Amino acid sequence: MNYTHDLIVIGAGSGGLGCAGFGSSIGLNVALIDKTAKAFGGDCLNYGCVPSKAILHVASLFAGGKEAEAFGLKTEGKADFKKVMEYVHSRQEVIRAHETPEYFAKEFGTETIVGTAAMTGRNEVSVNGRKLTAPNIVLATGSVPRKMEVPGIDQVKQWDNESVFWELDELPEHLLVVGGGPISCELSQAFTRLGSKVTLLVRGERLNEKDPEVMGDILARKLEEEGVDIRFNTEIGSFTNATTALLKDGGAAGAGNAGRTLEFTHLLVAIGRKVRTEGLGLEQGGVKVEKGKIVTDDRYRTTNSSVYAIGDAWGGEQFSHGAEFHNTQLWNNLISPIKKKHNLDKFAWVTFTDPEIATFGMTPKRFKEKGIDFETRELSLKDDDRAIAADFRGGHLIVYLSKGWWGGGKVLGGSLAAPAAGEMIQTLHYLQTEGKKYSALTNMIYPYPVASRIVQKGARQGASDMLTSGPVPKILRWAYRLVNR
Ligand SMILES: Cc1cc2nc3c(=O)[nH]c(=O)nc-3n(C[C@H](O)[C@H](O)[C@H](O)COP(=O)(O)OP(=O)(O)OC[C@H]3O[C@@H](n4cnc5c(N)ncnc54)[C@H](O)[C@@H]3O)c2cc1C
Ligand SMILES: NC(=O)c1ccc[n+]([C@@H]2O[C@H](COP(=O)([O-])OP(=O)(O)OC[C@H]3O[C@@H](n4cnc5c(N)ncnc54)[C@H](O)[C@@H]3O)[C@@H](O)[C@H]2O)c1
Repeated sequence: MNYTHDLIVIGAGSGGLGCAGFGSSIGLNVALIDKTAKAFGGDCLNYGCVPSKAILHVASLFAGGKEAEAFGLKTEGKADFKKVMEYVHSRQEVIRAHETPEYFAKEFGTETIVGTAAMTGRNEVSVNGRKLTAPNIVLATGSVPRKMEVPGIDQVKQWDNESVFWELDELPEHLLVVGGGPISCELSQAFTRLGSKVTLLVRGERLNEKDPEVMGDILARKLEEEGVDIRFNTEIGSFTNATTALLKDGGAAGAGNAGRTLEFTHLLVAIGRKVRTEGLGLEQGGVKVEKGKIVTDDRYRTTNSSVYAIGDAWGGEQFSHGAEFHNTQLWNNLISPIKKKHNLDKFAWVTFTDPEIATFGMTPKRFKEKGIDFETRELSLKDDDRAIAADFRGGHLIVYLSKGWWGGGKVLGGSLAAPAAGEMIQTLHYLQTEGKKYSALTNMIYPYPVASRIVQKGARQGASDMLTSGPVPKILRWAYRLVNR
């Protein structure tokens, strides 16, 4: 069959840009389609990572100012929200410059098409009245925010990660956040620091349930210290008007909030995301959807073997680097006879709150599933000199290691709560990725007092335990006296 293109990619977010960019870079004839020119860059640029990190940056300046009051600085007032958003948008525009249709066409030779695409056959996509065909089609079409569905919700404006970064033009007086995942945590802290009163309703018992339990607790304590009113085991039963919620108990325990009302000025809903399946012509394309997700196998193939789904469209982990990871694997599978299967054992993620929570690799749940015996090394940062000097309390490191006389001590996973934890944990994640032992860090020289010395401390603790327990001290004493007669 003669095709118009080597590859068609629908969606120009983190997944689609990388996928089309690589294909074009090796000289393939690639079509990359997104709905509007501004949609290029996807959620990460327009409604996700970039604006959330930019607003968190401004919020951290406010937190620093407040902390400095203890030393005589006088600060007052709330953020000028218009200026804050001008800053956020200006950062987005800088990044947008290398994610536009024009940039991709010029830099990589990609055929970029602005229009809404739909599959019209197993190897066919229609856009702007044109029919494109290719041996492979990649759906990098992302996800959409899940909406609340409770009685009375029609009276309330549901702010989400799209509207909050583009439509909100004043600092909310009282922001009611519903969720408990990373969006809720990051934005609750950002808005509190900028001057909003924030109430965070969490249906379950913890924040960020995918992280080790202690990390959720550390984050909750910090958010509460800063003024976020967190209500765990609590849900909204209904809305009685545009600014009043009637609460009900959530979770297993319930928090006794049932029957209470809560007044707010703005409602931010961050209760997860749904894979985008509508309007894509999936049925015509022979792509099955089940329980709201595109059906895929562990090689990103849909039920049509010519069509793949990556990024949020894949329906698993939803991160920009998740989309990048899918891309690398997919390209391997499109070219190499040795196929790669999706596996999260070496994945990582960071919640960019203060403290940051960085988690990587395998978790106790995964060890249990795989029947792997493991050792846990845990360290508080409370005695760390740098943490003391910078008055940072509540830092915590967990490292999971393999067990066994010969193969023991390999880094399998872990988590860190600390300022810049996402940067600090990279060495540990490298060791895991390369299958190396934690003890590999023992002799590395960490300049005093870099914050990441804590990562080494855990490794040295193992070595020092070994040198100071059992028969070893006796042997060392003997050796010392022998050498120093
Ligand atoms: C508030 C927030 C903060 C986040 N922070 C982080 C973070 O710090 N780090 C991180 O790694 N991840 C973060 N994420 C997650 C990250 O943004 C997403 O996982 C990532 O953007 C998904 O990329 P994608 O390419 O799969 O989808 P998207 O970026 O959503 O791209 C899909 C594209 O497909 C297009 N499209 C859909 N249907 C069609 C059609 N029919 N025709 C043409 N085009 C179509 C859409 O217009 C869109 O541009 C955050 C998410 C949110 C919401
Ligand atoms: N720093 C980062 O990397 C970052 C930041 C923000 C978002 N993200 C990505 O975006 C995705 C979406 O984030 P999110 O925070 O919306 O989702 P999430 O799926 O991680 O968390 C959703 C939370 O909402 C709760 N929930 C679900 N339905 C509910 C309901 N009906 N009522 C009350 N609570 C309900 C869940 O229990 C959970 O705590 C994340 O999974 C993550 O992959 C990443």
